[in-house]
Amino acid sequence: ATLDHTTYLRKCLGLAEKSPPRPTNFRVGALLLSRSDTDPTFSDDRILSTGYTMELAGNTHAEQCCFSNFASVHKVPEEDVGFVLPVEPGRKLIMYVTMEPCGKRLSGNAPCAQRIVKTKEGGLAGIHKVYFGVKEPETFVGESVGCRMLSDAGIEWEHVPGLEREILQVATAGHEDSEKEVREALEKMGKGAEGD
Ligand SMILES: Nc1nc(=O)c(N)c(NC[C@H](O)[C@H](O)[C@H](O)COP(=O)(O)O)[nH]1
Ligand SMILES: [Zn+2]
Repeated sequence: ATLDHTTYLRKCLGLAEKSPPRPTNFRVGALLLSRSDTDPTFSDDRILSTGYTMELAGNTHAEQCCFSNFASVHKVPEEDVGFVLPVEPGRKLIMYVTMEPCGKRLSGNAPCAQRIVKTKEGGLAGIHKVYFGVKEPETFVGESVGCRMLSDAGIEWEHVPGLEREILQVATAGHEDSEKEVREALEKMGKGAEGD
């Protein structure tokens, strides 16, 4: 089977399905890997960590848990994850997340885009690029700013189309009117009822 961006986003969707449904956040799955610069088939990818919303204690996000899981294996606190991420010539750190990393959280906790940017602190290579399956709907924080925060820090990002409906259905499963929210988010993307 060929490995592509959608393969990895489906893996993240499987992670997101493990997240306990809540009305106050989205169920998201995240994956961190190291990829060779000269490997178009992704056959030499090394998966470094995964995470999903609320996997770890407290009000935790998928990307936060992904970093936290990697940090704990290397015996450092999550905020120091940048210092233990592998830096290897000819390889880049890539993240896949079902939803655009958040740029603002109603709880006030550090948003995921900020945590991703932080991996470049102190001149470290950090995360090179983030692939996600859907932009964050406006449900909680209105127009999403995660992507702009990544761009401002020189981190590339890319929306991989095709799984929007499934990702949104999983993300909003704990919400009051998930179907309505999914329909509205898809319409906003111009993927009306007929689009998939
Ligand atoms: N990228 C991302 N990964 C997640 O795991 C998750 N739950 C969100 N959700 C974004 C949404 O904007 C926030 O969940 C709300 O703003 C509420 O904020 P808290 O989650 O309580 O901090 N976004
Ligand atoms: Zn987040």
